Amino acid sequence: MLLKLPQQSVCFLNATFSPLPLIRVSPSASSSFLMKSSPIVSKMFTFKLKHRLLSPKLGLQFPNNLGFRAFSTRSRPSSSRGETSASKSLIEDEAELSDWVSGLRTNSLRAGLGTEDEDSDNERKRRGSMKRRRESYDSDGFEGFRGRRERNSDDLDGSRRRGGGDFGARSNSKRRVNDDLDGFRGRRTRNSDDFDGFGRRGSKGDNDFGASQRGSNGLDGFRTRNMMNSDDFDGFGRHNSRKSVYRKRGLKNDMYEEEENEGFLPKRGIGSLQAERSSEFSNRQRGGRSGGVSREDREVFGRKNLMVSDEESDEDERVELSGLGGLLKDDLDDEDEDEEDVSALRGASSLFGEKKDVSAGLESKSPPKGSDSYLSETRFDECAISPLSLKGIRDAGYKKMTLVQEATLPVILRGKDVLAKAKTGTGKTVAFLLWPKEELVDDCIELPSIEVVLQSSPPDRDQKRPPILVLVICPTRELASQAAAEANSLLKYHPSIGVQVVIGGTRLALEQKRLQANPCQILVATPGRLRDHIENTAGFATRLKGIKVLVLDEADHLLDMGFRKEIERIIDAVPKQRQTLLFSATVPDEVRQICHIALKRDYEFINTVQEGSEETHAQVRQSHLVTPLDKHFSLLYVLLKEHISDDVDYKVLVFCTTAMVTKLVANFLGELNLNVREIHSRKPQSYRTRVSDEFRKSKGLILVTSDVSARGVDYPDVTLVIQIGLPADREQYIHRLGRTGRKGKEGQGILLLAPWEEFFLSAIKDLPMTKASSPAVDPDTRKKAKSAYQSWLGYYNSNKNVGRDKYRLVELANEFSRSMGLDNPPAIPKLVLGKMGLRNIPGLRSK
Ligand SMILES: Nc1ncnc2c1ncn2[C@@H]1O[C@H](COP(=O)(O)OP(=O)(O)OP(=O)(O)O)[C@@H](O)[C@H]1O
Repeated sequence: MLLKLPQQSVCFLNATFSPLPLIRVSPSASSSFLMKSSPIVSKMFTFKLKHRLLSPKLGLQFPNNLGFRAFSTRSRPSSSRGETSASKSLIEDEAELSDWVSGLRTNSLRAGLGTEDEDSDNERKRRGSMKRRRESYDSDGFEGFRGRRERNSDDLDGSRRRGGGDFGARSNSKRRVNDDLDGFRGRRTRNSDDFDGFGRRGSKGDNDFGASQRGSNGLDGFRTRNMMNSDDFDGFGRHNSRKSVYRKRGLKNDMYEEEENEGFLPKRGIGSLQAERSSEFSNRQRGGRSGGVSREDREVFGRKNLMVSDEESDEDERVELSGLGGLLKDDLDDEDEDEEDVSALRGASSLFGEKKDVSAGLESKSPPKGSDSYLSETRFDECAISPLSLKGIRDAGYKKMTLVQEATLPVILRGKDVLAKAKTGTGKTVAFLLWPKEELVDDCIELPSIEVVLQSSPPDRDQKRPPILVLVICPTRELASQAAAEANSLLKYHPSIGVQVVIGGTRLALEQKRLQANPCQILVATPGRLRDHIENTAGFATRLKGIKVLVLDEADHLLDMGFRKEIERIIDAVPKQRQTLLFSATVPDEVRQICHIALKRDYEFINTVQEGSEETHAQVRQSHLVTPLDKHFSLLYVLLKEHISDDVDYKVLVFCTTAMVTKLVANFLGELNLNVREIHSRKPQSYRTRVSDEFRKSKGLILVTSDVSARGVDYPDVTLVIQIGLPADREQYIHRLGRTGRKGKEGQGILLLAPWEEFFLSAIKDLPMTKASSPAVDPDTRKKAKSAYQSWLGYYNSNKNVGRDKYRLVELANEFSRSMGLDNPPAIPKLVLGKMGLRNIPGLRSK
């Protein structure tokens, strides 16, 4: 779709809430005016703005450069990157929040339409990338690191979170709000995503708005809601996992052996596998018959390996993070991070000089072409895979290996620890799941024997707690569920191999019973819930001592500060004698610096993204649109309408910065009669699962989402990904975009930024992105503006911070009305006003 957005003077104030572009404001006047009339929108879409407004008040400094890491994969001084070093500020109390809301009105918004044009450069790269194949995976050195975000970790326990929250925040998931006045650190707590910027602290699974709404003036009648959590006030109800590892190691089965914690000394298996080098592998590969798998490699299949797996825990727990985000924290569940000083980690790189990068040089049998470009020429049935496994693979519809599967298989089979990077949607999950399963197949011969031994021995706890052999950790619940589903699919003909998933948002006790009733060899888990089981489930820690293979899916995210401590705890709980596999579509330099936390020193880095090529897919058209905040919602609406008219089979993901913003955007799109669903961390897991399943199977649907859907989730045939507001970082942009263009299909991505967020474009300037022009706004929006006004009023009336001062509420509502181009506030039925407790409030019109 070609965006045509003229620089018209049409401004849509408070666009967030109203899709209607009705007001005409001259650019010169827009600044302060916009701010005045778009208080809430500003909060929703711009954490930066918020920060700027709060900074003076709190004595904070607002970095001009909000630091997003440079896109270059080369290391660079940390100082150059400042990713999210920006600060976030905290609001100490609700009163302050209210002040903040007010303050937004009086501050000017720097609205500029300027956009950077990277076209020529990007076009060039894009063209080049079309030719580049992945014949040579490139390896990267262990060079520098790019500065990492400077989030600080904090100790905020989340319970004090208030204000500022994510509402305005745009950035991402990783932020949580902290109350420290330095505002730069935030911490996510388990339910932190729900922090709504208004001081509310949501708890997972609760309705964010639910609580306040219920208690408030009877909006029930007013909203039609559908969501269990009622976050929506307008009654428009609407309404994933991956990787594992396997490791073949020596013969020693240390399943029950107590491991000591000694860091990461390469105490690896006795096997012979470890000494192999990547170069050898590459050479073999080139000479190998099957492209990806040489004879020696194939032999490995026949060997007996140990496998291991395990499970994970929930996502919600993480801790914190900070960055700009503080203000805007977001979904904890999905993406938490902590922050902390990473500088100490940086220096550690020198310790790992032995690490080898295999990457490059791996050649597939023949360069894939066209839409099958993610596939290699190596067929699964060319490999020594057991007939039953092959059957499962065939049933799944897989014939040829994808490039990453072909590239990683031989290395994994040699028992090496692997750090693998491959573009989104190219089959990484199977790459780390399949082979461990083969291991399991081999072990299956032994597992029954083990059971016999256990049964013949005196009863003891271990009988009830068979070891987990493979542990796959995923950052989000959806991803964990998806990986478990993939594992089950591939194990279809191996009924004796059990797969279980443990994720946050479900009852721990139920999982405990399930784990006991149905022992599994493969466990997929989110970190927080896994930790819960380690600490609270009898015998679980012992079962983890059987881990042979540890997989970190979305490894860079799991090793980021938000999850780091969690992962370190988990690693301490599993045997050191194991194989570890790390997979992701992005591997920032800083992750290379600290991957020793999980990997042995001689791990191999397999990078299927050729050096110098984009990390995104050439068949995905990317564009950006920089436009004042007040136009965002109307533009979003127009963009969606255009896309829908272009493609009846549309399937769109709209990424928002926080759970709250997600909810609001979904509400308003629903109000405009678009077929919308929403998903974010403030929704109960059952709801998330239902919506996720529905979206997976549907066409003609828009899913408004927080970053819970940013990584790994495999929704087929997504036609468009729109990102509203600043992505947390370059990596997050790539992962979000990666929800489209999967399996070689075409797709489109649009990044919608406010002028002050334009700096982010420098972080992705190497990507093939064009500058879009603003589409014409639908003039027929006045009617919709009216219903949006009522929705707005209902929504904020139910918010305990904004809604408690009815007079102020009406003032704001009327500003919103004006921002939508309405001369007078639309009249609202008396009955509705009564239910909202707004009768006789000056400024309202009734009918
Ligand atoms: N060998 C194969 N042949 C065909 N399809 C495959 C093959 N392996 C995996 N797939 C399919 O490719 C799709 C993408 O796989 P997957 O979700 O593992 O990608 P990914 O690389 O992990 O993506 P992301 O980086 O977004 O997590 C899935 O639908 C999966 O079923």
